[in-house]
Amino acid sequence: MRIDIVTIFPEYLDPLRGALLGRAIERGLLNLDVHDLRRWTYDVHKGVDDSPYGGGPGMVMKPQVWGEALDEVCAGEPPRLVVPTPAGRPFTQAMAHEYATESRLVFACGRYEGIDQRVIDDASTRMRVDEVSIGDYVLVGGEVAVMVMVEAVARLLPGVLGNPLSAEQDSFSDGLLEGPSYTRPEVWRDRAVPEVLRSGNHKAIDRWRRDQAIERTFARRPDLLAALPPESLDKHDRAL
Ligand SMILES: Oc1ccccc1-c1ccno1
Repeated sequence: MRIDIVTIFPEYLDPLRGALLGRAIERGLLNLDVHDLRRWTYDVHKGVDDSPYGGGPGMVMKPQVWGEALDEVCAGEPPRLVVPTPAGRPFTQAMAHEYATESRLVFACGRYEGIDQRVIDDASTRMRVDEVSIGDYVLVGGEVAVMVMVEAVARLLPGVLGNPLSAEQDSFSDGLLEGPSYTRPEVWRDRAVPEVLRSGNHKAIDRWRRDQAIERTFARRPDLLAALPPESLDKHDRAL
């Protein structure tokens, strides 16, 4: 997979080249290019924003600069363009899986009050464009949101995670939150690991883990339970 990121703060994305993703890049599982948007500015001040039509606070990123940048970065095989914005569609694990099947992703990091809408409208005539939010809060810019999405997608690429089962047993993989996890020691500050996990009875362990996942999801994310297909909960699940 090839990922391109356009930003006015390229150094913000440096952490993506460390640890797990850095190894994926070294192993050729992922190509990552970060581009400084100011490369496509055309005035002495390298301006990237201007005041909003209609008035209001803040500044809007200029369409000319973004248009030139995306023309060049998105050239060749049309990528899927992802534009992080608080006004976007919620980013989910299902979208991470969908993005992980793409051969090219381009992320446009907006700042200020966002990118002139005509940039998205123009790009949509040539490629699939998603305006995506990572949560119901406001950040200063899209760089953090891009790091979240790139990590969520890259870890799903074949060979990136040491154990592929980890991705298969993620929270949300079965529509539920993951239950609690434990490791040694068996007792810590007078708190013992649940006995079933030490029993060696894998049928009982699987049942206990599913019960914990359903109870946690019911308590913290009832919306996920409501979205489950009815057939995915058995009689025991419903009795919880
Ligand atoms: O708050 C933002 C500002 C710029 C770009 C993206 C965001 C955002 C907030 C939540 N998800 O994305």
